[in-house]
Amino acid sequence: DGAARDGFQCSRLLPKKKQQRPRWVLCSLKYGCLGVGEPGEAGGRSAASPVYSSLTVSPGGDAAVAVVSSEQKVYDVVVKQAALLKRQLRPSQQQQQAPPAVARELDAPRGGLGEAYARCGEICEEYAKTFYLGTLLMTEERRRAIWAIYVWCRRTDELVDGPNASHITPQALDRWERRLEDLFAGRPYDMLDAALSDTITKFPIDIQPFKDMIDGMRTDLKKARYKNFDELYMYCYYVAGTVGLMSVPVMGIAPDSKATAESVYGAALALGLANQLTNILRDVGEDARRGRIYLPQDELAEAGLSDEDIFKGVVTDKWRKFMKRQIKRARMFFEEAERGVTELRKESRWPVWASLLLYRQILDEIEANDYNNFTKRAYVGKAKKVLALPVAYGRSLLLPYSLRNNQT
Ligand SMILES: CC(C)=CCC/C(C)=C/CC/C(C)=C/CC/C(C)=C/[C@@H]1[C@@H](COP(=O)(O)OP(=O)(O)O)[C@]1(C)CC/C=C(\C)CC/C=C(\C)CCC=C(C)C
Repeated sequence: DGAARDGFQCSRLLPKKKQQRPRWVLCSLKYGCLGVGEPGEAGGRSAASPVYSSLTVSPGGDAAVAVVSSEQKVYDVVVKQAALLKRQLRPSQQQQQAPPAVARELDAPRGGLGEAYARCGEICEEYAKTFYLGTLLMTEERRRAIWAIYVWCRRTDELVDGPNASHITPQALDRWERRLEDLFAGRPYDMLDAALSDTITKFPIDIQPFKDMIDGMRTDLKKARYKNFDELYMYCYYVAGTVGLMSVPVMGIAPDSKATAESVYGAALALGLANQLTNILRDVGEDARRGRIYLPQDELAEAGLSDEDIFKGVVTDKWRKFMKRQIKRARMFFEEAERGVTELRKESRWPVWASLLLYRQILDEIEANDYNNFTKRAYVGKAKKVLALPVAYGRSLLLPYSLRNNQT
């Protein structure tokens, strides 16, 4: 298999020796086109002017059209995912009459699927301790499924970000995609794939977000600049919004929730976007040292900044102002996500709250570092991390937002 030849085994991850239209669409349109100012500010929100009418007065007419199509593309995926969840069906092309041969073998009492999932759990624990801790609250089936998804995402990310990244070609990603299709058809290539192959027989998970993540990695191979927020939005959807969409069918919507599936998926998408935007803001210096700038070029230019300024990495007032705007936008996506978290099943909320609170604190740390994300890595200390866990737990006990004050 070409995947193995290309180093897809991701040796760091394989068995260790030891080691109406929903609100969210309008909302992100608003982030994209209108800037993130307060009502009344230039480029800010105006309670009196709906987003669509604002689109028509947006200075870059073309950009506005582009934003609509980007959002539309993502929105279509969200609607499809939501419909699948509502029907609690697997997509027909994924339905299998009998468990796949490899899965049957793996289901053997010793070794088998149990071991495959356990390996996924170990990897999740090693790379994402907080997520892992949070997943321990979930039912066993859900927890194992999240681990399997995590591992597939991590391996995909490693292709372009890991030690063998410089050898990865578009053809290699094509082979990784064929392998994905195989595992969705019940023909997993290795034990980690087998765990995911089993997971998709248990939850109404669609292949689209997985394919989209691979597409995002393709973009990452050839693109080192993002013209505007629309392009960056699309990239963030591919690499992180997709994770939210993959996770919802496993986490499940609370049985008593009155929210629409679309709105919950919208929130999951928003959390992925918020996390990725935060990740980008934290890693500006590190990315620049690799020749990459994941910041909207038009907004940099508006702030009087150039690529050279990013490479020089000097914190100036212009930079602070630019960063404030970016941080504000990321926080708006977190806010958008918050209400959706309350609509998840009770036992799934804690890890999501934990990840939301912890990741959002990175933004506070960037501010505390006086916006020096060139040479200082914003880091949430252990004490703050530990403190976030009971706070997250407390929030996970709250009533779904849709049940409060008859909100839907
Ligand atoms: C419990 C929980 C949060 C489950 C999700 C677990 C999961 C499947 C994670 C996969 C993460 C992953 C490896 C993605 C690959 C692409 C990538 C690297 C994205 C970046 C993540 C952080 O990466 P990294 O490990 O490099 O970060 P550090 O350097 O260690 O800080 C991302 C920033 C994206 C992560 C995106 C999510 C976790 C999506 C969150 C959304 C949900 C779980 C949906 C929740 C549902 C509602 C309704 C809000």
